[in-house]
Amino acid sequence: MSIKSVNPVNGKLIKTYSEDSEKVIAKKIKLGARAWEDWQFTDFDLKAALLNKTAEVLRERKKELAALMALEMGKPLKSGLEEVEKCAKVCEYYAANGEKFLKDEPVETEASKSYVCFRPLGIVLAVMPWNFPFWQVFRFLAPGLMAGNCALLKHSSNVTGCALAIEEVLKEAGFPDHVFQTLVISSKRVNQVIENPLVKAVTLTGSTGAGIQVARQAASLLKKTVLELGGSDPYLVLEDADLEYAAEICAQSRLINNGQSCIAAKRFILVRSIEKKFLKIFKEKMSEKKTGDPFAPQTDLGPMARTDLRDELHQQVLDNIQAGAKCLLGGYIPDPKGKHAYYIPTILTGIKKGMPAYTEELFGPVALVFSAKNTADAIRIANDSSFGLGAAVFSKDIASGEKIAEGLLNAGSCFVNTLVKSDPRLPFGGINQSGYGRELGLFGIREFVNIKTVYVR
Ligand SMILES: O=CCCCC(=O)O
Repeated sequence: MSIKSVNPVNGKLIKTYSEDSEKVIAKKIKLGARAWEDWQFTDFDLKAALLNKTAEVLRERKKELAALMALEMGKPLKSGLEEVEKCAKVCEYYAANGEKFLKDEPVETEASKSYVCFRPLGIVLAVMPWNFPFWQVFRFLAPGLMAGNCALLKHSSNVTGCALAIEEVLKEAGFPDHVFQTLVISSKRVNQVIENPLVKAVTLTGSTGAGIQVARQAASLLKKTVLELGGSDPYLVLEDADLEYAAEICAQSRLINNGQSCIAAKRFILVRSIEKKFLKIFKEKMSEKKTGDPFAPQTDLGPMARTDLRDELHQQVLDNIQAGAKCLLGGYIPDPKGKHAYYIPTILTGIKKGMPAYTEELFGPVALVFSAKNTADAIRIANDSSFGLGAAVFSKDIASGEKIAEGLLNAGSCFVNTLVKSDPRLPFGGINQSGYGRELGLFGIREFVNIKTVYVR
């Protein structure tokens, strides 16, 4: 079997990779387990130095890595450069804080000494998506390695070049052989990796369907999982919001990575009294972004990552129009006979219960607009979802915005007057169909460790 990497700008084949055989997979797992025998005892200073060196290598190679993303999944160069920088930052963050986060915690008991320590688990399999080909990996990898785990990466097939580049970066930074390895395999072979007894845990970022499949198998083997899945983040624009600002942030968030982000704003819940005014500005902001060649410096939006994903999105748009939604902007494929994966930023208004978009995630540059009678109704609509990744509320009354974010919105990350974003210092993850477990911050590094009690009589 071979794995193909295809340029979404023109449909041209970039490279074909041959898939790792069963034997190669088993060998890589064995080598990872062998590497872990030493890696688990490697002291924090050395691990930190290696992560700091990784940050250096990432920065040195950032242009080449951003170009690889542009080629394989259409991310504009300037966004790719930002992504590589964020990876460097997360490496530095855990280099600086990992030891402190995993320091022994004494607990007073009747023992002469009792404490909690945090020991690594072994090999963790990371199943990662194509949308942030470097960041999604480093978000798990920096804390994972600092905690003393080894990692195997099963990346999305369309970004195999990026996956192999990550392996090279770590090698160049001086990580011991096999502490991190890329598996060149299709999704069908993931179960073979999970069932290997040397693989102790799995982290997956991807769709809810993929998460359920992996979690089901891992659970049957009692292996720990962290799942960062889909989302349909609501952005609530209340009566007293600064509309110009809110519209700017809403458009920015909807179009992050050409709309292909789990935490992009997807549902815009507008209090009726400001709806018309907000939509006028929002439409302008959504139209302003420049779509084009991902290699051109002025491009804000490249193509979507694959034509099948673009076609699926377009079908969702058509289905919702058919169900009664109004198309305020876009809603079509430019040059539909071409071999590209471009899609025009789109706004659908009048989304109501019963329409597909009321419940589905739209993973691309399509904004869904909901009308709410008042603040309470906006909160009700926001929470009427199976997802629970992020949410944002816009209001000039910051105290009330905070109250809504903290107590009333059901999601893993709730932001006031700004867009939902991940930050190495803050835990990141969802509830309900958006997954479980946390990445980043203190909570992230403690997911894949044995929280061990030591008791000395
Ligand atoms: O699809 C998920 C995107 C997450 C991006 C982030 O961690 O900022």
